[in-house]
Amino acid sequence: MPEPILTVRGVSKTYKNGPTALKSVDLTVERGEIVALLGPNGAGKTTLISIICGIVTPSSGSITVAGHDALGDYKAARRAIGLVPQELSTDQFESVLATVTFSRRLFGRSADGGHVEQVLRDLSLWEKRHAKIKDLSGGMKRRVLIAKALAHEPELLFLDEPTAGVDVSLRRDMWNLVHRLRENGTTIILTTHYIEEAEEMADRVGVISSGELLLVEEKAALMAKLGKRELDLTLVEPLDAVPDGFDEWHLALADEGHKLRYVFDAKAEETGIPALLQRLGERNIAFKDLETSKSSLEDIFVDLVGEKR
Ligand SMILES: Nc1ncnc2c1ncn2[C@@H]1O[C@H](COP(=O)(O)OP(=O)(O)OP(=O)(O)O)[C@@H](O)[C@H]1O
Repeated sequence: MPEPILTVRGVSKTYKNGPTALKSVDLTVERGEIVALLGPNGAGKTTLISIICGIVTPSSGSITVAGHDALGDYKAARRAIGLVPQELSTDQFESVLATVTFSRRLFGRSADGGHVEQVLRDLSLWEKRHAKIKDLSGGMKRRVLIAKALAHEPELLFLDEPTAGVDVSLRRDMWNLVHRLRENGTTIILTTHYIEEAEEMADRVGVISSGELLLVEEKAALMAKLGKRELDLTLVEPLDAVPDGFDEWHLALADEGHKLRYVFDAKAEETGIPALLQRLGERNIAFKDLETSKSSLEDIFVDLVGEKR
């Protein structure tokens, strides 16, 4: 088996005078994978990426990137990595071409104008190559960040919330680019708040919450878990308890007995809803309204956290 591109073992981080942002994270990523790290604000996603990229020092743990010890030999590890951060940190007075070429040289790569040109063309930046960064629109600046990260042909690319606040055309270009990079064998790790984004892009999805990597699973398996929906039936007469005869649906009461709630798998062939409605009719339990909703991201996290405990 080829060596994984990334191995993270027992990585924890407590910021000085701050919170414990990561709690003993283990993660192995194989070459050529696309992994999405899904988690709410403040979960620790950026901290984890920053540690792998050598920007933040972990409190404990070890990391290997492309065979290099990322803490001991961070320069070699960093050469294998491209990072697209959330925010622009680049010389505003330089031209696009100079900025991207400089990024490539910074990692000891030969000038190779051909590669830089390809990256700029892929990101629709070639026409703007002589423009100064400060004169670009926000979307164009994001493109420059991506071009910079790709300039030295990294094996492992990190995209930190790549589509937050990004317009449709950049989002589309970005996904096309990600697909092309993966065809060339680049490994990609992205962070996101959006389940849809993880679903669209990733081979595997890791869920991170309060500094813990709760699970890392194949996308299909996780999406099956996340495909839960709720059916809420607003009753004509409130109930004190879930009546007998409904065990198979695992119903719950909500809204002080005014609602019966059924959680079902939206992707299953049979949801069980017709049979449930029929049983309610047989038992003369009348309802005046019915609505379904997707479990929110928060519900899902609560669910996952609950399962682990
Ligand atoms: N430099 C820092 N000093 C102190 N605390 C920090 C620092 N950076 C992050 N934190 C804290 O560590 C926790 C994890 O933050 P992190 O930015 O890694 O989360 P995140 O999952 O990337 O969130 P977001 O989606 O909002 O970017 C948060 O509680 C945050 O406030």
